[in-house]
Amino acid sequence: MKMLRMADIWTEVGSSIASIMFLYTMFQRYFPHRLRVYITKYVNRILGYTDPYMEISIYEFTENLNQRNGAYTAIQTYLSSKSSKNAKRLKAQIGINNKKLVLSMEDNEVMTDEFQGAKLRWYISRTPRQTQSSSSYRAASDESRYLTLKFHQRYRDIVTGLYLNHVLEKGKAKLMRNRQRKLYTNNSRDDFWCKRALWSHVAFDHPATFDNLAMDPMKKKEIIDDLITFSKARDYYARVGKAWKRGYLLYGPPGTGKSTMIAAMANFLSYDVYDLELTAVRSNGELQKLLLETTNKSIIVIEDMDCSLSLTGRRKNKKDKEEDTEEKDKEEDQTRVEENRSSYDSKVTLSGLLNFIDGLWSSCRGERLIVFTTNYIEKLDPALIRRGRMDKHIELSYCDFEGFKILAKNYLNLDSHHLFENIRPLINETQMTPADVAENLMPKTINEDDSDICLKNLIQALEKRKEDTRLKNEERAKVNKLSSKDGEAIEGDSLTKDGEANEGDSLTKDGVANEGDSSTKGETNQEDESTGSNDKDTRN
Ligand SMILES: Nc1ncnc2c1ncn2[C@@H]1O[C@H](COP(=O)(O)OP(=O)(O)OP(=O)(O)O)[C@@H](O)[C@H]1O
Repeated sequence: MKMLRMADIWTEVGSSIASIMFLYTMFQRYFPHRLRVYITKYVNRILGYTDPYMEISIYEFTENLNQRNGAYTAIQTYLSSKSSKNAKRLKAQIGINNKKLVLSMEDNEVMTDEFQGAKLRWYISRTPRQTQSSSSYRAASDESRYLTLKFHQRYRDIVTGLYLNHVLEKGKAKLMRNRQRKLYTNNSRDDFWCKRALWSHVAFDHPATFDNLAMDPMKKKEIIDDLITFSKARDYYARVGKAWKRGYLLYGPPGTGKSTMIAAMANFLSYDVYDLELTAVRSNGELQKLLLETTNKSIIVIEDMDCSLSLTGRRKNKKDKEEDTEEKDKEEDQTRVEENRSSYDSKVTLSGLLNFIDGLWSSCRGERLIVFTTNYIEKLDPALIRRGRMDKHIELSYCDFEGFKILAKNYLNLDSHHLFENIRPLINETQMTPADVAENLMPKTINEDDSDICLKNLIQALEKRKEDTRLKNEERAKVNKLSSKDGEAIEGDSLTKDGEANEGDSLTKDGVANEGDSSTKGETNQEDESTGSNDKDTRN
């Protein structure tokens, strides 16, 4: 009996559903469009009195321009992180940066969320796409998706006032983190006149992170904290009326990790990098255009500032001018006029660069870092690097034992080793750059993965460096002694015998310490600096 009654019920339900479907199809097919809209409106209104739930829809494409709706993309990104935990039917596709699979909600799937006590449900559905009549606008697919947010109307204020903004912000931040970041370089002058884009770019995939950067851990932490504070300080900068920017000056000998640190900063903040080659920029005007084309969340890098243009040379001319004779003065003035003329016609000037740092950015929204690097901080004009322009000065220096441990971990995956104790004193008293240490830690043959051999290679290199430095210092001390003796002799001679005095002079020039001759000393220092770390080692 019971079974028979159940069967009757199912038959009734089945035929009712079939009737409803039939009526709905008739309604869709034979009722005029205007009448359908009219009826739907009133049915919804009647349901609205009885149904306490509200809905908000977010469409994949905007109504007018058929463009992708940014809000949809951001919200979908937010939901994809939630849905992988709580939706049952998911779809997987490769992410934007082609690195890993991204899970998201399958069509017609429901996902729940909670915000400040409000219970929320999200649906994803498809709808026929409204395309414009022109065929050129017609999309490949005639369907598009839309998201529906359903919630009780008592949460209306929370959802419209807070929740939707929260979802948008979170989604945008995730999109920013997951996007394929780019490394931009400015095109050369010729390209510029060929009307090519001002910047060309490639995917930025540098592996450097703060974890694998060899430097003093305290200094590293300070930099990380500074970056975090900067990246979260939008409201602060807005309140005090300052452009949201920060300048870093990285200085130190070649191979101490200045470029590596920039890559680590970009990876840490998920920023793009604009590598600005100043020598390829024709004028201050072009510099402005380049900078206005940069996007927010980016690092603008000017490497080797000391070699860029005549930003430093002009100051030196002025100083020299005061000390030189009148005739020399005239000559230099002439050179300077010529230099300046060419600078102002076709080169970036110091004032142009300062204007860019101080002025232009105030009108750019969004955060930007500017990073200058130099091997010789003393060569830069103080105006360029004063605090406020370059807010943080970071010195990158030779490798110490702490730095070595990080490199040993990077290159040999070693946390400790009995040879570390031999390396500790050697590395602390020898001036070797992290680049050189890294080079010595690299296996020399493809099959050589024995960390003992690599560490012994490093010990050998450190011992050799130590010995070279000792010999150089001894030699230098000898030359100093000799030249001071010669100097005394020359002083006595020069009053009477010009020829001998000149001989003495040339001997001194061939040597190192030309204490009496300021111009020759200048040359010698320049030479020392250009020969790189070995010579620096000796000086220190
Ligand atoms: N502090 C460091 N930590 C880890 N690796 C480093 C460090 N410094 C240098 N290296 C290694 O040495 C290589 C060269 O370093 P990098 O180009 O960053 O030095 P730099 O100071 O920018 O040199 P330059 O002034 O010549 O441009 C890097 O590819 C990296 O592998």
